[in-house]
Amino acid sequence: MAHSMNVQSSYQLARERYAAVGVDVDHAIERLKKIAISLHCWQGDDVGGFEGGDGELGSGLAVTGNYPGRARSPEELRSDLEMAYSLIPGDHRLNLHACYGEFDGPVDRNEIGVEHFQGWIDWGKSQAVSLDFNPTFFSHPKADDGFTLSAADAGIRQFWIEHGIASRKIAAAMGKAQGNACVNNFWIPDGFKDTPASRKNPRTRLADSLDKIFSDSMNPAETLESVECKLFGIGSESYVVGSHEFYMGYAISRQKLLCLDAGHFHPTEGIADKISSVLMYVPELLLHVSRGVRWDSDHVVTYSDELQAIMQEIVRGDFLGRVHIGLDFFDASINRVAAWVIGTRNAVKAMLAALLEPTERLQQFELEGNYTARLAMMEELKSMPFGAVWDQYCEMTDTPVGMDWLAKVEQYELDVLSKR
Ligand SMILES: C[C@H](O)[C@H](O)[C@@H](O)C(=O)CO
Ligand SMILES: [Mn+2]
Repeated sequence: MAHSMNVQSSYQLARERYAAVGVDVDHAIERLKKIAISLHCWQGDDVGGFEGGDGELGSGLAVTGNYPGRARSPEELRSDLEMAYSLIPGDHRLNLHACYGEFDGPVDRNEIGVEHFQGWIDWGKSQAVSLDFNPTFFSHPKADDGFTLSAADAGIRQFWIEHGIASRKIAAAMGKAQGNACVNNFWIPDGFKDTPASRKNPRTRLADSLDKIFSDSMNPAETLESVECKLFGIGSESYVVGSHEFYMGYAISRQKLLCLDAGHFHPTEGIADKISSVLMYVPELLLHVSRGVRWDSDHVVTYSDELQAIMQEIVRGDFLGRVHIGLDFFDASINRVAAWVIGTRNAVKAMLAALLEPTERLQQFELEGNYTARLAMMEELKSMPFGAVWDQYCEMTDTPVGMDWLAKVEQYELDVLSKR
């Protein structure tokens, strides 16, 4: 009770402070409530999936750590997700990979259908969690040579084209069932460890395969399709077929969504500055909010300058209706449910901070050429009582304030995760 009274009184003081700089805190909170972050299913089980194979991760991806409690079945993953959602303020989405389907026996990737995801669709409905989707072009014998949609072998290409087409149908069914578009994101690992003799040929084949996959148009109210670039992966250090320039051109020319993953560029290159540029030419964007440490290491998202810059760019550019925010990290060295909670709470928190900026006032200073006032205000904003608004948001959405969520995860670890 005392806790709650402190939250309330701090919030009232914070409201006044923000009002004094022209910010309507209640309005910011109303906007925040409508922003759904897509939690990635693969944090819960180290990108293993439920296809029943050896679950070995390849294709330039790597998860480190062996913290106990990895989800081993759809039921366990759903239970862990429900725990995570209960500790994150707001209503959020789930980003599902094709390898997380529910299969009675061996079903190859080109044979997957909506029936394998009905359990997820039903669960999403029961939890009011909308789904996003991804075809899985990795951890499969037909990807072991490092190439899928751009493979020189026509048979391999055809197999993966069929997988891409199957994934579109599943994504559309998900979107139809949930009444809002399911974002279907295409990432492929294709690339060379060493210097290619032809950089052109695989890219020509990739464009052709993608065109075959996307040859039918889909209802955008049901599914939106995005393509994700990458700079390099383990084993594809010298050349990645789906580079930034490749997919930027592809997305613009085919009017697809571009996916910008924060870990897929040079280590000091951020994605925040790319948002307003890319949105000049593509209809919408998907973000994979991640944190690279020295490389695309997919660390849990922290409340970093880069994270704040991403959210600021979305708000300052008035892009909330055109940017889909997904997360992409996998850390097996800490409690996996806590990883989701920490990363997602940070993403929501950074969005709240961005919504608490007096954007119009800052942009007016800029128009007037008053860069002194612009800088002065940006700096003062950094020490505004933002934490009090965040605490109030947690309380009003029935989620734990401050560190209180951790005790719940620790209890869940004791009761559930440690018994796996
Ligand atoms: C598992 C995901 O599809 C994957 O992380 C992809 O989005 C990616 O970022 C690969 O590096
Ligand atoms: Mn990604």
